[in-house]
Amino acid sequence: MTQKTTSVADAELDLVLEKSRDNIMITDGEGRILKAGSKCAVIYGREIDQMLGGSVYDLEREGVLKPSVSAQVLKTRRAVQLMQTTETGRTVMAEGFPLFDAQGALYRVISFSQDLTDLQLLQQEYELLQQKLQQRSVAHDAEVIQAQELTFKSAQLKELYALLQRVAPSDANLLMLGESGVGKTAFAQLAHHLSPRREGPFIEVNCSAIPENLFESEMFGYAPGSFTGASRQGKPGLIEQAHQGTLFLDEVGDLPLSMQVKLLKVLQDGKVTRIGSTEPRVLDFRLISATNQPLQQQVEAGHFRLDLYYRLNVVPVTIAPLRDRPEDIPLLLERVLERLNARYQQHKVLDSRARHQLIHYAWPGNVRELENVLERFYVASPGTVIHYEGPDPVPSVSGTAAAPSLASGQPASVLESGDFSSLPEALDAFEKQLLQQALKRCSTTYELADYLGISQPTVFRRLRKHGLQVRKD
Ligand SMILES: Nc1ncnc2c1ncn2[C@@H]1O[C@H](COP(=O)(O)OP(=O)(O)OP(=O)(O)O)[C@@H](O)[C@H]1O
Repeated sequence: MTQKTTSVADAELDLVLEKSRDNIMITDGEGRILKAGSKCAVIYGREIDQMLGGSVYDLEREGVLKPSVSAQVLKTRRAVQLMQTTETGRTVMAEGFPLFDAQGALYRVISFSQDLTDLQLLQQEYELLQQKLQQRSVAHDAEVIQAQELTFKSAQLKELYALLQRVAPSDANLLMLGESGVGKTAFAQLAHHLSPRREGPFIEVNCSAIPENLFESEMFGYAPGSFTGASRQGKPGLIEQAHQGTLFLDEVGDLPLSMQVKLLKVLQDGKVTRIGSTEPRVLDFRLISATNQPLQQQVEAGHFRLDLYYRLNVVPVTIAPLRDRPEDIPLLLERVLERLNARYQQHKVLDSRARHQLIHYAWPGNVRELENVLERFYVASPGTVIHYEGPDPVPSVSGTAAAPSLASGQPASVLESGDFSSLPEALDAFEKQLLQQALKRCSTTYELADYLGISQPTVFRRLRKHGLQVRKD
């Protein structure tokens, strides 16, 4: 160890610095480096002896700390998380925390940096692959792809399918992005099916549905008799159940920060320790996450950890909304109709007007909304031919006169009277009105989800956002 130890506390601290997986650096209130871990040399290309006693501002000027997280903490007096590119060309995630004395003076900054270069290289490799695939025509334009339960012919989804085929054999983490109902879960299942882990389990976790106080026991499991009410045999957590298969974290953007920290640790260590046990279990699973939230913005707003975002987002897989790939709509109608006929043991067909209306609708709730609307048409049509006699085009899923179709171009009553300064504000008001109307018909979040053609967690989130509540749940 390079640093001199003067006391037991110092010796302990030096050991932490030496053994930590992150590089740790401690500066005083002026940005002078008091201590640094041995990983400094590897990450920043400077030996500890060259760093100690030096100023982070000088190192920033010299381009060693680009930028210095400690300097940012000293400036803002708050915890800061940022990305650095080092002189040695490495990509580093750094996090700095201020320490204040009793008088409120900032006397220390402790920073932790983690080398993410390998993860980044993997990302670049896949970006290159994606570009190559986009240049090459993946399949003949007219060709319809039928993969598992999925049907599509749009160029966007064919490219996505080719990407999934290419990355499936590897264990690279996938992040499925797209609006609610576009097929993130369905494509995650496809990725699992294409992978060598297809015989293993596919464990789906809806991150917004697990209450914060149950997160650890649900995710990590517990040992026999570890707390009151725990089952006698103990229980494996969801992560453990995904061993040798795929762990799918849906709505990952909804994970509270405290859970993000715990999840990150498991991903870094590849091990899970059940609550009440001291025995870590080494686990082998492939991680796929999904969100319909702008995760990058969540990171910028401090609601999502940058390091976790990096880990989840190795291969971003964006699924286009249905309105941007209308060529998939006729196919989906056929497919969903087939499924309905099989389920209801009938042979119904769509008449040309209903078909025309469905094909020309904007589908804000994407494929899930299409499934729900078609099923409503289906059950409402007594004969073998499915008719729709309503206004042209089809009404929106709210189905009320006061809430017109997005496709019809009619303003909603709330918008007619409202004085809005921005589009987001107007959309918010519109969304609230739709929810209030839907609440008159539905008494649970599950009914609402079905009625509006969105997922239950999305319903839950939107109601919370507008301060609305269902009658029971
Ligand atoms: N290309 C497709 N072909 C056939 N069915 C599809 C296709 N894409 C999506 N679906 C179906 O649409 C429905 C909604 O898909 P899914 O649940 O995967 O959406 P999601 O993006 O995960 O939604 P959320 O964000 O609300 O959880 C599912 O029943 C799925 O099987």
